[in-house]
Amino acid sequence: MSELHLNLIAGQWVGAEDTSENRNPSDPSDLIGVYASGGADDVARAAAAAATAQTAWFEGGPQPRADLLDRIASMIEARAQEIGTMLAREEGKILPEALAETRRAAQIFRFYAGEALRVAGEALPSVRPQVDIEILRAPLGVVGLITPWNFPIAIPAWKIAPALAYGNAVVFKPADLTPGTAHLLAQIIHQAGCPAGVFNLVMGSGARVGATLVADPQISGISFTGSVPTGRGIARAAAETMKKVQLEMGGKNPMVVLDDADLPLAVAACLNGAFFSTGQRCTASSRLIVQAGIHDAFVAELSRQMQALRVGPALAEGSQIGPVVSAAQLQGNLRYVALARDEGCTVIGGDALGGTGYFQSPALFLGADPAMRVAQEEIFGPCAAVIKVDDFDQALTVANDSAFGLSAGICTGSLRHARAFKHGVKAGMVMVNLPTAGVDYHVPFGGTKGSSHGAREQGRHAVEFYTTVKTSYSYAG
Ligand SMILES: NC(=O)C1=CN([C@@H]2O[C@H](COP(=O)(O)OP(=O)(O)OC[C@H]3O[C@@H](n4cnc5c(N)ncnc54)[C@H](OP(=O)(O)O)[C@@H]3O)[C@@H](O)[C@H]2O)C=CC1
Ligand SMILES: O=C(O)CCC(=O)C(=O)O
Repeated sequence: MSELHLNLIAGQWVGAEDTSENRNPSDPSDLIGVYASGGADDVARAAAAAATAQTAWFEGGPQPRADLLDRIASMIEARAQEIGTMLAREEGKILPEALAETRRAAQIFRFYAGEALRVAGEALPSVRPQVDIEILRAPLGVVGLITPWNFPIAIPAWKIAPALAYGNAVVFKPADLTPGTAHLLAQIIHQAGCPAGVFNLVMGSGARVGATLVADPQISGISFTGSVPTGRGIARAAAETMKKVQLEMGGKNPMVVLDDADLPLAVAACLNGAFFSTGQRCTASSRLIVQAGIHDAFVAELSRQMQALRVGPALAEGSQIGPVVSAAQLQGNLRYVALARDEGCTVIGGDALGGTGYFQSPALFLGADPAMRVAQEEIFGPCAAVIKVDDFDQALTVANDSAFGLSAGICTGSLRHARAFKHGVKAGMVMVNLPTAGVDYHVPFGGTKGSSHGAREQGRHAVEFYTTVKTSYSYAG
C-alpha cells in the first residue's frame, strides 16, 4: 500500500475523509501515490487557521516574508531534479520542460522575496490645512488559490509567492490530476519555516474543495486558473460573498505568418507554440494564420518537422512530446480531430498512438475557416488549425475573430506590420517573431475578452490583486 500524502492545515499534516490515486499518463499502471482528498470541513478549518495567522504574518513586517520566500526559492532549486521528475511523471511534460518549469518557480519565489520589500504607497497633501493623506496597500486577508494541472508548480508559485509577499494567508487547492508536485511544494513551504496557518494545502476535488473555498466567508479573494466554464461559475458564486476574483482561463491564440517572414524562424515558433508541452498551454498557438504567398512552403516545412517530433514517455530520453494528461483529455482531442474532418479540413496527424499511455501525434487542420468550431474552441491538445489569408489586414481581422484574447503572435520582417499588429490585436500579450507560449516570470501575464477577468498576474502588477488600497487621513493638531 502506497504512503498516504496528507493535507497541511494549521501547520499539521492531516488526513481527510477520502483519498485519491495519482497515476502516470505515460503509463497509468504506474501508481505515483495516494493523496488525501478533503471536503468542506477541511476547507473551513484551513480558512479559520489562515484567518487567525494572517494578522501576525502581515504585522511581522516584510523582512520575515522576504526571507521565507528566498528560502523557498533555494529549497526548490536544491530539489529541482526530484520535483521536475515528479512533475514529468504525473503531468506528462517531458523532463527538460518539467525541470525548466521547476526552476521558473524558484525564480518566481525569489522575485517576490524582493517585492515584499517594495510595496509602495503614496503621500498627498490634503485640501484641509494640517492634514496629511497616505494611500497605503493592505493585504486582502485570506486568499483561496485554485490551480490547474498543466503548470503544476509555476502557476501555484505565481499565486502563492505574491500572496505571501504582500502579507496574505493562503488556502491552496491544486488540481486533482497533479497533487504530487503541489505536495512537494507544500513540504518545502512548511520546512522553510512558514508559520502555522499562513499556508494551508487542501487537496481534493474541484466540486467539493474548490466550490467550498469560493463560498467560505472567511476568504476575501480567489485566484483561479483553469477552464472558462469553471471560471464563470466561480465568478458567479464569489459574488454571493463579494469576494475579489482573478480568473485566468482559456485561449485560442493566433500566430500570424506573413509572406515576408523568415521561414525557418516562423516554423520553429509555430512548432514550439502549437505542440510543445503537448499543446496543453493556455498560450498555445492553436490558430496559424498564414499569408497566401508563404502558405504552401510553410505548411510543407511545418508538417515535415511536426511529423518528425518524437512522441513518447515524459521521462524517456529523446521524447519531445509527452502524453496527453488523461484519458478524458485524449478522448476530447480525438473528437476535435474528427470534427476537423467533418468541418472540411485536411487533417495531418492527430492519431491516438496506443502504447503504454495517452499518446497522440500532433495535428494540423489545413484549410480551416475562421468560423469553424476547430478554429474557435479551445482544444488544449497538440492540434493547430491553419487559416490561409490574403494580406495583413485580413490576418489581423481573423486574429481578432475570437472570444478569447490571451496571447497573439506575428512572424514578419516588416517593422510596420509588427507595430500595427502590436497595437491592433486584441490580446493581453503580443509576441513578434517569438512563440505565443513561454513567458517571462517578472512581467504581467493575462489577457482580454473571455481569457481573463480581474487584475493581472505576475510581476509587480500582482500587487493589484493581492492588496487593497487604504486611504489614511491624519491631523497634526
Ligand atoms: N487556461 C488554462 O490554463 C487551462 C485551461 N484548461 C482547460 O480546461 C479544460 C478542463 O480542464 P480541467 O482541469 O478540468 O479545468 P477546470 O477548470 O475544471 O479545473 C481547474 C481547477 O479548478 C478546479 N475546479 C473544478 N471545478 C471547480 C468548481 N466548481 N469550483 C472551484 N474549483 C473548481 C479544479 O479541480 P479538479 O482538478 O479537482 O477538478 C482545478 O483545480 C481543459 O481541457 C482546458 O481546455 C485546463 C487547465 C488550464
Ligand atoms: O506559456 C507560458 O509560459 C505559460 C502558459 C500558462 O500559464 C498556461 O498554459 O496556463
